[in-house]
Amino acid sequence: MQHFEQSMYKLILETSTNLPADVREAIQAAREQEDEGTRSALSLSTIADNIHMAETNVSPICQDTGMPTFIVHCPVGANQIVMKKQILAAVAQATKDSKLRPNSVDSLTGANSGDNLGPGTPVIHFEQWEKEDVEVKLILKGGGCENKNIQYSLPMELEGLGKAGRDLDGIRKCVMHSVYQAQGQGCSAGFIGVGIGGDRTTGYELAKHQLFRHADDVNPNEELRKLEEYVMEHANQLGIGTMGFGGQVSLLGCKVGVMNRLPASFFVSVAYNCWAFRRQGVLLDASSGEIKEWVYRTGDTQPMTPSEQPKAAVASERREVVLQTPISEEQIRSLRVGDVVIINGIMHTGRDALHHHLMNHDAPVDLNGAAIYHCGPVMSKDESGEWHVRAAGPTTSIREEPYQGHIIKKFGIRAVIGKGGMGAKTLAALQEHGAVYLNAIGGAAQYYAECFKKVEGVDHMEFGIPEAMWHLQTEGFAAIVTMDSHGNSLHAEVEKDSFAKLSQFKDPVFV
Ligand SMILES: O=C(O)C[C@H](O)C(=O)O
Ligand code: SF4
Repeated sequence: MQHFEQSMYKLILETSTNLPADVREAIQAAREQEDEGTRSALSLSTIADNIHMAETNVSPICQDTGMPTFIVHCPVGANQIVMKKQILAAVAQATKDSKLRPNSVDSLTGANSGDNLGPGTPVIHFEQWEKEDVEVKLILKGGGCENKNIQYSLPMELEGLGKAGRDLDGIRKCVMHSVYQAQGQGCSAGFIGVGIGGDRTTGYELAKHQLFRHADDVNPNEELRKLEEYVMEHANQLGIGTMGFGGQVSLLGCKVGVMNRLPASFFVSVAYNCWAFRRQGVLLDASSGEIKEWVYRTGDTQPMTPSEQPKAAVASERREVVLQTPISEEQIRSLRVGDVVIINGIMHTGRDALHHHLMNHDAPVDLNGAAIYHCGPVMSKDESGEWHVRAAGPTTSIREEPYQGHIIKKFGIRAVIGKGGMGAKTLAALQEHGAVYLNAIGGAAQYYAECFKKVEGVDHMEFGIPEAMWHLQTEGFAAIVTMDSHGNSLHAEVEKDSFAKLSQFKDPVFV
């Protein structure tokens, strides 16, 4: 197995930077379904460009490279202790090479281990099988979509859908609800894996395992096949769309598995994966550890077609406003939901640790008129000590809801950039203090990284690379106004609208 560690490195690299063909096909099909010129169509074009850029740059598709989860099948006699050590070494090396973001954080102190190793990370499952080869599958599932996983315990009452019983129709309701509750926050359109039965732990495990199925396979269980087809058709009528912007496609794939349960329990567990559905696998020669074949068709067999129209042309159908930081209140008040904003000048990153910190401390730089970007980038330092942005898409903004309004007021921030939208408290603060919320396209980490021309500095490195406050010289950063300073929120609208649509699926289907 002298090549095993190197093969694991190749697997990590491929998974993080090159989306497999079946996922690309699903995204391509969504592009064809969305109406031209809409916010969702525009976002899907950026997503397609980003997939292409990640492949070309050999850099992470999304900056959140997730919880590396390895599933290893090996023949009797294979040395699992050595394999584990080499997987850990490959993970640490890939992190050092900026192919994975340092994502392993001490839950109590918040300290980042820096190399993706630590108690519980990465996740490695071993299982023996009767074949002679070794198979290793890897999924890199990010935190934002992980937060949208959900587990139902039947029977129960579901908002909008009424009573969900312990039968196929009750399961149907849970699955429909799971797509609704994710809204755009898990970077829709997503893929869902559903696990029926088990206990709380194995139910989620089964759900996650469904994500390893090929996007185009057919469920051998007739009832589950019908359920999968039903969900694919009807969840796409919820109108959530790409990033929750409203649109025809909210779900790219649905795979359902079943296992036995305890008489007292009936769990339906749903694993929600964003469009940046990074999973790959390799079949290895058990004596050399060399890669014999890839488990999923690789991305290069399905090139992403570039955006048909230059983005500016699409954007010109809606109002496009160029803003230079620091931004004035007058400029902000002129913006409305739906406008496309292009930001130039200095932008500051800030996410969970920084927002928490700023509640009771001063900011290290003047934030008057500033744009703050909810982003935890992948960074690298060159030999001369200069930092470079390697991947930098937005993170889910709603986590900053408890702090954002106060921070806007305290520091005079004018633009908050993130994804998935924010709540009523922030909306009120935008109106009162003259600020705006801009939705960037989640997962488009290469696309945005190109907008950051220079790293001017960094504060709060003690929070770790993703949570530090990076000061970035920015050019041409495009985002959409989804919450303005006049009390309008596209997110509130889409949520209300999709709730009304969800309620239409109340009547029994599988009886
Ligand atoms: O952690 C991140 O950078 C993003 C996260 O995956 C999210 O979707 O919020
Ligand atoms: S930012 Fe979006 S695309 Fe990236 S891991 Fe989070 S949910 Fe997935």
